[in-house]
Amino acid sequence: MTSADPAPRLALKESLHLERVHHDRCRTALAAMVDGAQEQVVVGEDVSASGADAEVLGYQLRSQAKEMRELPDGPLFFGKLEFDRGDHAGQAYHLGRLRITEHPAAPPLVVDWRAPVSRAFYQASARDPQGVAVRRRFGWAAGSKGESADLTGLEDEHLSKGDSGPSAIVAREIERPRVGPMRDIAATIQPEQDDLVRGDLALSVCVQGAPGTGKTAVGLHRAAYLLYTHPQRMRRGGLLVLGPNRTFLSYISQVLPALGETGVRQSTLQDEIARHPVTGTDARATAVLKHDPRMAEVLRRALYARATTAHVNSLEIKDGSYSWRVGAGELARIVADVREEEPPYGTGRERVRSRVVRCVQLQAERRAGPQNGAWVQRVSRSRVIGAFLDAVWPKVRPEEVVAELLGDQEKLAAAADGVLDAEEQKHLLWARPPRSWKSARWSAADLVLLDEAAGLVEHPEGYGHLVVDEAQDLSPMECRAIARRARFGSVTVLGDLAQGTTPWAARSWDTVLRHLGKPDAAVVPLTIGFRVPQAVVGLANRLLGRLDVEVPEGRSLRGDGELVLRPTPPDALPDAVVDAVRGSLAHEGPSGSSRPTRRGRVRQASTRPGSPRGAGRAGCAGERRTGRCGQGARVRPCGGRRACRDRGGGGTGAAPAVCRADPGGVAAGGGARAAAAVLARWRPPGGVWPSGETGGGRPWVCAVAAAPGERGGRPRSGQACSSSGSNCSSS
Ligand SMILES: Nc1ncnc2c1ncn2[C@@H]1O[C@H](COP(=O)(O)OP(=O)(O)OP(=O)(O)O)[C@@H](O)[C@H]1O
Repeated sequence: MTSADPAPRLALKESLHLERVHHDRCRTALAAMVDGAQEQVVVGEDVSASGADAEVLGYQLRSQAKEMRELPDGPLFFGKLEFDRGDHAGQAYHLGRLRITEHPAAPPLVVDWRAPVSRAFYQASARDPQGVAVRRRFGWAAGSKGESADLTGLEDEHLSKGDSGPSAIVAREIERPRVGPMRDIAATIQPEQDDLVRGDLALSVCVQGAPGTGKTAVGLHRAAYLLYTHPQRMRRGGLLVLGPNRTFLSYISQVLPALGETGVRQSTLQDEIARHPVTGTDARATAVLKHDPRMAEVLRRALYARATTAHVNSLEIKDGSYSWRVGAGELARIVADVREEEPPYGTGRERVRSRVVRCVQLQAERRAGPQNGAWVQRVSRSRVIGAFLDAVWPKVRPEEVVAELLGDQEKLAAAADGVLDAEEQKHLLWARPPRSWKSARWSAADLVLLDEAAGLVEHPEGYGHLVVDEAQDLSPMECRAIARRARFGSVTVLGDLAQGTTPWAARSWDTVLRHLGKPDAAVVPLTIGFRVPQAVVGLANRLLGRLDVEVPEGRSLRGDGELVLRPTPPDALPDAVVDAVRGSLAHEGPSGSSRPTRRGRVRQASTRPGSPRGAGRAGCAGERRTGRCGQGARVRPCGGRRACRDRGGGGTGAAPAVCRADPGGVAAGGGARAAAAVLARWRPPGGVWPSGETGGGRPWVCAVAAAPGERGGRPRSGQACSSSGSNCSSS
């Protein structure tokens, strides 16, 4: 709200003053809430209806007090709604990340952004004001040391008068250089994002989003929304956020706490299924096979081959002066029936036991009258029945099943008959089988098999809701591992089919959703990018044609950035990369490069005297953010594109990273897919992405650079800093 006319300026000054006063009042109220939460812990410790109650209450109060104490400093509200129609006519509400009140019964000074009334802030428009007369957004400047944030501006849209336009405050937030870990977007959630965030808990949804369209942000805000809206069910069922790797998790780790939600489990699938440390490796073809969904059937057969009626003899159970007999035919029928019912293997064993006991009980009751629970217990645990179960339905560990399959050609042949061909079976077999599963060296892919086997024996504990990020990279077997944990819950699946990097990357969401056990989940596109400049999105869109996936094109809200492609002969690739990195150092912001071949040569070239130096290790991320990890550090490939997702990069003076687009991770279609994925990852300010071969086999290097602009100012236009060529023409 700026104007040369003194009257509006005075009105603005007055409004700012009143809002600052309100903010001070909120601060005081929040301080009292923090003290109150702490006090409740003390009082709660004296409340002792029962030991267990006191413990639960104590835990809840302590957690609440801790959450309150740890709330990040910052503006306490970011928006305001004044209603002139509908249920809230005549009311005004400030909106923030946390509900603030001076007294539990008093109207709140700030309403939580997740409350139903807040929805209009994100959804109302001049065409559909939803009862809102004025939507106000606040602009804040970070407070200097020890001081709280300063209110510097406000922006009003008079929706009921048809006045609604692009918001400068929102635009500034979107174009802000990304520095440090990911931040929440509660103040600027867009309507299509809000629809996803506030989706029904019972509904699973799959978000197909172009690069930087806020998929991760949406997933995390949805998690926060569900925790707020269904606290009991979420506490009972649990909520799990799954990310692709720990670097990524640390990048997103601040978002939920900033929204007042601590204690949410954020993990990787690898960590969730890690029954053993990974000490073995697989050849690529073997790993691919182990991630193939046919392995589920092979494992199922291998496990159930143990449940057999081949050697069933009749049973005789002594019971005091009585002796009960169950015939072989009856026993075989029981085992066959239970097998047909397909319960988890462990449950199946108990089901067989209880049906045999039931047979005995019927006989006993015919002869000796009703039998009590103690009698049933005693017969159930009798040695004879135990020995029978060990013969027809033996206890088994998942490790035994997998080790037997990978170590015993005959057993594998029996289980894989008609499912895997002879060549595939050969790929699976261990070259030197261990003496026992206890000394097996498990590979990462073996852990997926172990989890499948464990899930066949016993269903794992599930979650009420799972947020699954980068889902396009999941294999069918990994999807099954997630499905087992989401049997009674819902999922939010986030990804981009055009950004797949694993050999088993998905090409259709239908397949992923089927393996996740949620075939009916809606697939919703997000196409407006907030991070990747339009120049890069444009190139990624052009590369889409080379991928065998159907996804909508993206478009970016960021106009900064520039892209230049220059031909580079294969031999000159390492030097071109070095030049690109060198060029990028002339600009502010982090850089990255990607090339699928000859890592050693590039490393050599990049680290020789006089070459630009930098760091791409995840461990260096913090330094890069603060710009301390600049010239002088080594250029270090960081082993895997996804591990390179240092999305926090972007401050001034940061150094380049050399990241590798793993050629092994590129499925058919090759370089184009990798290039699209890598480019899609690119985030301003500044970047260099030389890459390898296109699908057509011609080498090329492409480079992009964008300058971050002054802090808080308009982004400067970017500069190209390297060469590229091939079938990608200059944009
Ligand atoms: N509504 C929004 N307002 C402001 N910033 C936003 C908004 N939505 C997303 N962003 C920002 O855009 C950037 C990209 O978001 P995010 O990482 O969630 O996208 P993504 O689609 O998951 O990216 P990728 O394609 O790399 O997986 C982040 O810095 C995020 O904070």
